[in-house]
Amino acid sequence: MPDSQPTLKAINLSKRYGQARYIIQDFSYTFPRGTATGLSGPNGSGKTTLLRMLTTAAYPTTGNIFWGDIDIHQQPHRYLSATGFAFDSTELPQFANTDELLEVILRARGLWDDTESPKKISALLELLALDERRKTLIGTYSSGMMQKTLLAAALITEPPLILLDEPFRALDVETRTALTDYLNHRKKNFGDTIIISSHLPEIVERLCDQVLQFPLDSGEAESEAES
Ligand SMILES: Nc1ncnc2c1ncn2[C@@H]1O[C@H](COP(=O)(O)OP(=O)(O)OP(=O)(O)O)[C@@H](O)[C@H]1O
Repeated sequence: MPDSQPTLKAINLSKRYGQARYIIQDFSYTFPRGTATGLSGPNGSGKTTLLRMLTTAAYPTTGNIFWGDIDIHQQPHRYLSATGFAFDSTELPQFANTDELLEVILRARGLWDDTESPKKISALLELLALDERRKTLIGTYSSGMMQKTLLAAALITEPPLILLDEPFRALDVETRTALTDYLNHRKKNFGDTIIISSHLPEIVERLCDQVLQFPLDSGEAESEAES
């Protein structure tokens, strides 16, 4: 497993929206590299809020998140170039197809290769069972196909940090299994750090090495990280 990837750390993280109660309070945690961390807990307990802070879409009320020595909210571009994330709420371009979208992402990151990239796109779309519809406009996709496209967009750059909010919800059983196997392969062989919220216990069990139970208990999370 490569040892060169930075580690993601939350330090004394707290979050409240406006003057409402704290959803996350004084949370410190080191996400171990080469593992998947599950975020589990009831609706409204703060899983998406933590993920949104980890993607820099939301700011902590207090505290910091570090990727190696980078404070992610201070240097979001450097951090986000190493990150792949898929959230239900992400808007996809309606008048492009998946092939075009993935090519744009690879080109924008400076990762396009005329020979290798089309093969990489084909392999990922085959894994997600989206190959047949790759030339069809995204605006005509079903919700499951949209979900697959979001996942493909998150994973095509093979990022060392993968953040997924309920990625399995709209997927059929075969694709859930293929995606779980793929993520297990990434973390074991490439040392990827994966953080994933899911209400599906069987997925959490097959994929996650540790689970953060929401609402978060800051003291417990800290001692778990240190053990
Ligand atoms: N932008 C916002 N403004 C105000 N309150 C918010 C905002 N986003 C989330 N909240 C509140 O923060 C709390 C945590 O929400 P969050 O979406 O993080 O929960 P969750 O654990 O991901 O829930 P679910 O399992 O339903 O996806 C909820 O009470 C929610 O209403």
